[in-house]
Amino acid sequence: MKTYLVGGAVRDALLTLPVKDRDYLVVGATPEQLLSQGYQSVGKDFPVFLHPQTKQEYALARTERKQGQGYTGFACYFAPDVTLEQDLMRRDLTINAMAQDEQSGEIFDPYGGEDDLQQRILRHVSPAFVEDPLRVLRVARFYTRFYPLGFKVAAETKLLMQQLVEQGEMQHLTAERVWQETARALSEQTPAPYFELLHEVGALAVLMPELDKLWGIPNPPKWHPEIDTGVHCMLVLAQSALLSDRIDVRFAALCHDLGKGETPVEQWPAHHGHEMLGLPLIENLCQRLRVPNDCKELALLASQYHQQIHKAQELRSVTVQKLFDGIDLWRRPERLELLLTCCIADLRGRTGFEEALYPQADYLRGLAKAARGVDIKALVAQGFVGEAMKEAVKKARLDAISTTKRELQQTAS
Ligand SMILES: Nc1ccn([C@@H]2O[C@H](COP(=O)(O)OP(=O)(O)OP(=O)(O)O)[C@@H](O)[C@H]2O)c(=O)n1
Ligand SMILES: [Mg+2]
Repeated sequence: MKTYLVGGAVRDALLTLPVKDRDYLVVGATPEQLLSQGYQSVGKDFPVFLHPQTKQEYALARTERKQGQGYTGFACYFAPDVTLEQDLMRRDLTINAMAQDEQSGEIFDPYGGEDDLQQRILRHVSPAFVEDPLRVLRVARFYTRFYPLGFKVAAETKLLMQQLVEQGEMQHLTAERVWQETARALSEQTPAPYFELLHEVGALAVLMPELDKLWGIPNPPKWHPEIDTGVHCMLVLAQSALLSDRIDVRFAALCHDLGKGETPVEQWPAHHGHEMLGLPLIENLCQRLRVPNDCKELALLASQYHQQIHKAQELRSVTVQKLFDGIDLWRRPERLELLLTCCIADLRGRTGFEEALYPQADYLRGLAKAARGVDIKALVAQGFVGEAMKEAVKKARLDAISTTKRELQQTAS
């Protein structure tokens, strides 16, 4: 029996990146042998074991054959006669199909993974790539993760991704897997290439048609020199990632303009009312992919309010108050900052606007601070109760907004 370090740990070490999780491979052993040596069986679908001391994961070498459609149609073959080469062959990318002998440290690289690492290429290992549709998303995720290092996807690998899409395999992925990969991609340093590649190979049209549709829809060149709405959304996502690590902010930035897909063609390049038109699309997308609530809620607010926030200084005091009510500033004060971040990303996600300032942010922060500063205890002390109290709070907040608005506009002029 021999054990090897495989997959991401070997890849990341060769890239001199920090190694997070380590996957091991066991060749020439049976499950009984491992159990008798104190390994613990943990695999549900595949023979995977925990090392008795280190508790790291050790998988038995295996081959896989796909039998039906979808993610469950696998037949898994494992036996002591499955070789290292055979196990590495069933893996997704050459850079993930290298193994390092645990004892000698020697690297086994039968499919040219180290070459591809050096040339910065994501390339499938073998035609067995198409046996797992999740790999379309994995390749996009690795592309987005290694994008800052200059990685590209091999043309022949893109063809296989397209083939999986055309065969209808994307429909068989569960919502959980799709969101899991998407959330991981959203948390990478540069998340946009994930969506760009999925768009290019046709997978986005299946998984997120609301987003995919935006490519080819124009915006007014005066505000959007990049013109194309899909391109704009990718730029906004990229800018949001420069401003925040949070997935909810990045997801909201990604979805803020979905409503533009609903504009009647005769109205292009204007998009009147896209803020509200986006809401049911976001609801649908989030329900379909089981997107967590924090992401969904922020995306809905970003869609609904981004145009108003852009025009902050022109808004009347009552409208500002409605905006604050709408985002529930009173109980969720942190939301204003998150939405402002989305709006800054929206502005900067336009060609030539990458460094643009956003005075709307400080302006609204000032009004929010004043409105939240209303002394509720003082109103209680004045004897207000029930509806009258509600009205009094509302009026006091409106007064605070109006007063601060005048002050801020005087200092600005
Ligand atoms: N659908 C999949 C999932 C995994 N693998 C193989 O299993 C290894 C381990 O999978 P995983 O831990 O998901 O990926 P890593 O490459 O280790 O990357 P990460 O840094 O994200 O863990 C991969 O390298 C790849 O060889 C595969 O071929 N196809
Ligand atoms: Mg791993």
